[in-house]
Amino acid sequence: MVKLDTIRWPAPAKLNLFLYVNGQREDGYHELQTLFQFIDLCDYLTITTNLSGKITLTPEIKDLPVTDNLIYKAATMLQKVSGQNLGANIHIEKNLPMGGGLGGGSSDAATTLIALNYHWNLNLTRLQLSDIGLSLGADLPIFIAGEASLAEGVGEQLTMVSPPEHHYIVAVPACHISTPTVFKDKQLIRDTKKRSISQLMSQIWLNDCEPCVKNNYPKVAKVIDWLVEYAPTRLTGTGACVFSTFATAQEAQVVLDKSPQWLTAFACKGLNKSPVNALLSTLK
Ligand SMILES: C[C@@](CO)(OP(=O)(O)O)[C@H](O)COP(=O)(O)OP(=O)(O)OC[C@H]1O[C@@H](n2ccc(N)nc2=O)[C@H](O)[C@@H]1O
Ligand SMILES: Nc1ncnc2c1ncn2[C@@H]1O[C@H](COP(=O)(O)OP(=O)(O)O)[C@@H](O)[C@H]1O
Repeated sequence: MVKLDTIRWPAPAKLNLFLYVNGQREDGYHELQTLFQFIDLCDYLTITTNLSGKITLTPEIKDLPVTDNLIYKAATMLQKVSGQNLGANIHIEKNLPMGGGLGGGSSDAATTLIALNYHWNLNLTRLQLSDIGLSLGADLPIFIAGEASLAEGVGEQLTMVSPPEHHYIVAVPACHISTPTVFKDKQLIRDTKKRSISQLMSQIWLNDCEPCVKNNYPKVAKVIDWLVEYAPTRLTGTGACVFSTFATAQEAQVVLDKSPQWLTAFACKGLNKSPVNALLSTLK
């Protein structure tokens, strides 16, 4: 039965706790080994089914036309694939910085697919939703699976893992870094040897994109150089956001309280299960 109730769905950010580039394929894409964990900072999508067949998305996000928004794209894609004529009114609370390597766009799209599968009572499996959404972003399958995972290949091979759920400071440098630009950079480390999961989990964690991003973006270097005095600090994804790791919320707060005015940062906690899963389990 179609669900007509209104539900507020979370769309969490992710961190890449490590990211290694193992080589480049003939099609130009890079082979990766990267560890994804969610954090408790989320966008929220409030969704109600409508019977008109229209997808509405409010409020408009600056410099992002509705039809380019991954939420709109995911909803129309699911409508087409499922062949039914229900619509949805979607209200977005955008809390995640855009284009910073926190995966907000992919997470919003993943939450849209999971939520509309519920609202429209489509009964599609997570795997089917992943296949539908993959063209919207390489990180979509992780958000749809909803479990902290090691991603390999170009990001499509997932293995569930349980890294410690540390506390973090996530800092947002005032610059935008495009993912293709980082992968095109001649300086990018792209020959790290592939390792087994147990080796990866037990050895020091690094991000192969960090040295060239630090060289090319002084604002990122400045943020890392300030935070690393207090705690281990790394780039997430291809940047620009960076995160520092702490054992407790109090330790993170002490450093956040010291942070200079030029640093935009927030404290958060790592989550091995997406909050979307927790919400879904209360609905069934
Ligand atoms: C590498 C990650 C790790 O989380 O970086 P972030 O975007 O999160 O920073 C993501 O998987 C990125 O995902 P996404 O941003 O969706 O990338 P895509 O649109 O698929 O790819 C953008 C471009 O980056 C390059 N690219 C991307 C992924 C990959 N494994 N190898 C590549 O060479 C390709 O040139 C591609 O055209
Ligand atoms: N709902 C959305 N939220 C964020 N970005 C979106 C969304 N829909 C489309 N985009 C586009 O995707 C780009 C990447 O966004 P985002 O996922 O936040 O960054 P990243 O891939 O670096 O983690 C944005 O610059 C924006 O143009």
